[in-house]
Order: sequence, then structure tokens, then C-alpha cells
Amino acid sequence: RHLVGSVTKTQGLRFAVVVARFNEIVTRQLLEGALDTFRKYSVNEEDIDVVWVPGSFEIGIVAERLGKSRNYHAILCIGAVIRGDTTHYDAVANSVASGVLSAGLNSGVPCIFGVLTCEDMDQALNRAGGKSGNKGAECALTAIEMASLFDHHL
Ligand SMILES: O=c1[nH]c(NC[C@H](O)[C@H](O)[C@H](O)CO)c([N+](=O)[O-])c(=O)[nH]1
Repeated sequence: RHLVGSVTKTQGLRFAVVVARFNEIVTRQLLEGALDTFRKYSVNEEDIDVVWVPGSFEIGIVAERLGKSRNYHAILCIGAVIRGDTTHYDAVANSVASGVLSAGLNSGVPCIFGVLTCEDMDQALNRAGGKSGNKGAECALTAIEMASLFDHHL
């Protein structure tokens, strides 16, 4: 048997989106891309909760708490870690990735990694609705597939 999530059967699926305010000109566009995709795939507005956190470092603990609430089928994590001239880029980038992974493993609810890690603002904006597409939209599709896989098969 091949167990696969469907992206067409979204009825009843509930999502949380954890989004970082840091680099908001990027993360707001990632969020819009995600919400547009949820709408396009007929996810009801009232089945989506958006939770804002100060920075990407804070995403993991909030995602785990939302997962443990058992209120959501998947949690989409959105942020933008940009090296630019910050010194603790590596510390933040590495901790954010492991934070999102742990949140999923610890809560048992799929936590989707929609955090950009870029060298500069241009790269980030290109991936948030620019010429490289919108990572927020891509990750919303991943969230739907994983939510459906877990809800129907796992
Ligand atoms: O989301 C980000 N947070 C950043 N730092 C803040 C961090 O996420 C925490 O909010 C902060 O360290 C307090 O815990 C960033 N940089 O510093 O470069 C960044 O690029 N992106």
C-alpha cells in the first residue's frame, strides 16, 4: 500500500501558523503567501490560527505548545533569519531549525519549516513572493499534505 496525504480533501483540517515579527517585511509576505494557498485549497478561515512571536528563536516553543493542545492537524512555522550584519545569525538559524524539528517530534503534530535562512534581504524578498517564488505558499501546501496524511492514514 502507498499511504499519501491528499491536498484536495481539506474539509475539517485545522492549522496554526506561527510567524516571527523580526524582518516583518519578509515574514508578512510569507504569511500572505501561506494564507492565499490555504484559501486556494478551500481551508476555512476559521480553521486557521495565526500566532505572532518576536523572533524566529521563539517559534519552536510556541509550535510545541500548539501541537500539544491537540487543536491542530499541522503547524506552519514562518520566519526570516538574515545574516546581513548580525553576529548571532548562525546561533539563531541553527536553533530555529532544531526547535521546529523538536516541536514536531515532541508533540506528534507535523511542524512545517517555513523559515528562510538567507545571506541578505534581497535573497529573502526573492523567496517571499519575488522571482524565486513564495516559500510561505510552498510550505502551506506541505502543511495540508502532512495534515491529511496524519488525519487519514497515521
Ligand atoms: O527571526 C529572526 N530573529 C533574529 N534574532 C532574534 C531572535 O529570533 C530572538 O527573538 C532573540 O534572540 C530573543 O530571543 C534574527 N537575527 O538576529 O539575525 C533574524 O535574522 N531573524
